[in-house]
Amino acid sequence: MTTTDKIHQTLRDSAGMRWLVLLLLAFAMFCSYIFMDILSPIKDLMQSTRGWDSTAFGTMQGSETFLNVFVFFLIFAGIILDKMGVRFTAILSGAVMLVGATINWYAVTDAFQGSGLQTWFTNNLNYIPGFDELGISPFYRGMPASAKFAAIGFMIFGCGVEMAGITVSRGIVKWFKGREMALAMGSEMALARLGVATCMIFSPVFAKLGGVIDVSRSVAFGVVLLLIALIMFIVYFFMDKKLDEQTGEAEEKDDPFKISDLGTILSSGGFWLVALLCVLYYSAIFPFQKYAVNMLQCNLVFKEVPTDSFWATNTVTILQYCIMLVVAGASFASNFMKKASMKYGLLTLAGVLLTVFCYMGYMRQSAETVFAVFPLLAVGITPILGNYVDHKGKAASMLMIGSMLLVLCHLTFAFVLPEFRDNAVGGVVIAYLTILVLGASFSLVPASLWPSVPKLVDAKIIGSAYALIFWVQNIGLWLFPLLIGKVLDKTNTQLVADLKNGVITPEEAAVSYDYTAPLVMLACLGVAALVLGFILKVVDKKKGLGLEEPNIKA
Ligand SMILES: NCCCC[C@H](NC(=O)[C@@H](N)CCCCN)C(=O)O
Repeated sequence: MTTTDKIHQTLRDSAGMRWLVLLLLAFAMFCSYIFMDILSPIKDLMQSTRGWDSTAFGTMQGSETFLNVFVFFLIFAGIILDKMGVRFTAILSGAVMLVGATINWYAVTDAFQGSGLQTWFTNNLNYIPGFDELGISPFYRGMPASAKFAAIGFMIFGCGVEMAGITVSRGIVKWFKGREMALAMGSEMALARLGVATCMIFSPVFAKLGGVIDVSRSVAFGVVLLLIALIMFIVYFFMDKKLDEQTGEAEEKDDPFKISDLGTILSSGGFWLVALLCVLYYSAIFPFQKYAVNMLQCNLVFKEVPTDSFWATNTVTILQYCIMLVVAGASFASNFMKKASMKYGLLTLAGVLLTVFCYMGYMRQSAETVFAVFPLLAVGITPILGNYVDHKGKAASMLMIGSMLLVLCHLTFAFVLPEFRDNAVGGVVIAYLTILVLGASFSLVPASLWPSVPKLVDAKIIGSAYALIFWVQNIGLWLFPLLIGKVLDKTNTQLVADLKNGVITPEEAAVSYDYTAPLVMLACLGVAALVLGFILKVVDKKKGLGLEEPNIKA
């Protein structure tokens, strides 16, 4: 048997095996994105059943990035990935996520209430010297003990989930480089967006199951999913091991990673352009996502909706979720259709479903259902755009177009939407169109950014490169939610004073903020990302980085 015959027989060469590997990795990420936001839709229940006010809730949620950013865990994760390889790190990250999530779950159970652990946490861990002075401590005096313990769990989970993120990216590069790499990454991200939509819908369902409120049930649901994620990583372990046996290319042994390799990454101009573009772009998206529903509530007038029964409240949302599943399936399938007519048929179907989706949201008339359209487009078009990058290239141009759309959307939210405050139909239409365009931008940038990294650095240091990009990005994801809150308070001084003096109720204040200044700040991030995208395109042309080239060369 010749060497060529041998190469043709590896697992990687079988499309079925390759896509099975992707399914394992992407499903693990789907589960982890569900856990990441598991408490977000039940903030009100955390307040009523566990006494977490907004500060306690926000501090606990923010703890996710703490170890990654301030204790540099992400950098260590990258080094572990490059030294130990994908399969070891995949299992490690799965186990770390599971440990963190289990601690998080125990903190919100009834068993924690009244335990010795609760007494200890009530009296201790009120601040961390140094971090407290800088205002970045994940604990504070008076924080409910359950929130403090949950924050410890969430910090550990945060290490695991970001480690899993870089590992999955490197795993996809290993199995798909030179093939459908961007389509694979796009499909993985589409499934992750579906994970966010899943937890938004199902977390409240589990918390209220059988008419008895128990928030720990939602978290337990997330923990079970993370156990499944770990099993997925274990199956991946054996497939990856088999591949290395077939190719004889144990990447971490043949050419071992050295710490000095980090210098190679840090001295690459292309790498820095992508890392900075990533932090600027994602800081204008993920932190905005936390405030978007409230921004819509402040700019649009919604009818009161009945909340007396589960079905009255959730039917539309569940139908929207089903449509999202169909759109995801149609989008993914369209990439493998050979006949153009079939492709157009599927796209038409997706268009019709999209219209129904928007109409249902409009009928339901709530800020949450209007914003629900945001992940839909990302779910639908990220794989299609990934496929485009694989076959036609143009990643740098897509980064620029995505950033341009981001600026347009934030400026529309800031200056056009408020003009339609008294026009119920016009306002909702503008909101939908803008969110759809923002969703398209959120597909264009991720679908082109992540598959570009392997073109900038050597395969052996790709884990550390992704880790460094994630680390820079995490600084923005930690900073900007805080900044948006601060800018909101500083530019709504009258509202803050009226609330303090009891002139208006907290409920009235919550939907009366003027979001212009924070939105302009986010638009500025988009402008900076656009400039970097332009510079990247010029550098790419000069140095021949290959960012505009397709991944699959015929
Ligand atoms: N294979 C691509 C991986 C990157 C996907 C990217 N995720 C991130 O950048 C995470 N570091 C941030 C997770 C958000 C935390 N709340 C994405 O587009 O989701």
